[in-house]
Amino acid sequence: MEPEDPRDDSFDFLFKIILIGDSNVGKTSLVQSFKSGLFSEAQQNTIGVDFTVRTLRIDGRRVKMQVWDTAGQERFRTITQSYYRSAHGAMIAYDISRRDTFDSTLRWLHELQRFGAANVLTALIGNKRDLEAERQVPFSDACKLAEEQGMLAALETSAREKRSVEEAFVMMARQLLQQNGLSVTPDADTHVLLRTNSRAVVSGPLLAERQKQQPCQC
Ligand SMILES: Nc1nc2c(ncn2[C@@H]2O[C@H](COP(=O)(O)OP(=O)(O)OP(=O)(O)O)[C@@H](O)[C@H]2O)c(=O)[nH]1
Repeated sequence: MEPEDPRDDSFDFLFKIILIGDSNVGKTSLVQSFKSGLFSEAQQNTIGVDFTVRTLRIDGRRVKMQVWDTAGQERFRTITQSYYRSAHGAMIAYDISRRDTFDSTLRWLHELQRFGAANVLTALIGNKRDLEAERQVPFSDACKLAEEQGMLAALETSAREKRSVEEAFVMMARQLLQQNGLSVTPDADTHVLLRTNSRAVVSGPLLAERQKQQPCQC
């Protein structure tokens, strides 16, 4: 991936990505990490929906990522659902140290299928990977679910340690570019994904090529 110019507001592609999942799994923290690299231990709960933008440069194309961070709390459900329709991609997040948040992901996916576009791209994100000692969700469970549900990938992140956050968004952007008929060259940064706790489960040409180079560790 090439460096981005923060002063440049023009873009070639605009992708809308929505983050959904239970409250306190770290959705806002992931977005903040992606946007500014910052992390707060005392992150406030999201009220309704927040909106962030960052433009990536991928293979010379300016890809504007419009990220919608939704509230996980039940009382905001009606508001957040109204944002599903326009999303090109969705990250369904859970906390690897809280099994109940993983168990909810299927319900989030069903909601997305009900209110979102038919071809919305989905990825399963297990956040708080730094809490390994408190892990309640084996990565293999996430791989299985992602595979069964036809998601792009299952991957584990840590917003606190800035691990795999950038890669998660870049992976979505690259796949969306591919879905728009654009060829995307393999990216050295994104290869890291398949060496850490991440697994591509869709067999696009690029992903198949990557899997040959970096076998899945599930
Ligand atoms: N250890 C650890 N804590 C994290 C991580 N990401 C977020 N947190 C913490 O988890 C708590 C909840 O984070 P948020 O980002 O507000 O969670 P959310 O999913 O946006 O919550 P809602 O806005 O209520 O939907 C905060 O105290 C964060 O500091 C992480 O990667 N590791």
